[in-house]
Amino acid sequence: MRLVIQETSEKVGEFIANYIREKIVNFKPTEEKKHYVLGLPTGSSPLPIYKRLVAMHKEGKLSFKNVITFNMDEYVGLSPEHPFSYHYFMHENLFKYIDIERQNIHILSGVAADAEAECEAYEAAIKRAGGIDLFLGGIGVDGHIAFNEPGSSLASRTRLKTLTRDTIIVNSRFFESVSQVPTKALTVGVGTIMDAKEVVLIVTGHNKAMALYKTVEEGISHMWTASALQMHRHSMIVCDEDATDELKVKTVKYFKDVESSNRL
Ligand SMILES: N[C@@H]1[C@@H](O)[C@H](O)[C@@H](COP(=O)(O)O)O[C@@H]1O
Repeated sequence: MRLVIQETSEKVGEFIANYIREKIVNFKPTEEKKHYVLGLPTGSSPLPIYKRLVAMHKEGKLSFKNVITFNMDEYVGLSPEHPFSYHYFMHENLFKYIDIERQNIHILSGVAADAEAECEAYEAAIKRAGGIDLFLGGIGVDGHIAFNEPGSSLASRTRLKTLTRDTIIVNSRFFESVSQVPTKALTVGVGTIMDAKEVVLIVTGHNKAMALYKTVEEGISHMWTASALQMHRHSMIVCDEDATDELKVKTVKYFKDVESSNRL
């Protein structure tokens, strides 16, 4: 696992946006040949990244023409037009500003009549796209990745999940009241994320410090589902200084040393 520590959340955004741009540009995706397949999260953590990706696109430095995206999750019961749905979030913060083809955007439907069939079709669509090249993710304060709440199987696939009370309360900041937050979501599984060729996790802010500590320094546990990344062959966590508050000084020094020797 690579751990990159940046001073601020803005710098984390800059680092990851540059990283993604480089990946897409070097891949040279073409319509005939192959698309670059990105997994994407919602939440406040990816916002600085999306802002920069949009800016790069506006400056003509990045095209999404041959990029396919799969979002991590969606609330059950919210239609794509609902202002608190993840469909709406993605459209408002990224998709409406870039040149991605409508048919290349994939987001689970929170209003599917048959949730199980919706999840199975999502897994099949990922397979058809050739798998995910880079899955970008955020993390919950309880260490969840996508909506894989504590206790989720680390081998899980896309499915319906009941949200914990903690997640409902934390996510209520995007709604008008706690009672408006849906209690269920459709989410890719930990196994779905682990199948990606590469996983990049954004961890910013002091409120994520315990989750980062559990993910990096403690053992793999279904109670902190992001810790499964310890078993991934190509995972990178990019965090800010605030998020390192619970890490050992020795751990922080080590990963900083590794990064500075990488730059030599
Ligand atoms: N399902 C999402 C996760 O994918 C996200 O990582 C997490 C953290 O969100 P934020 O970045 O706003 O802290 O929130 C939600 O629960």
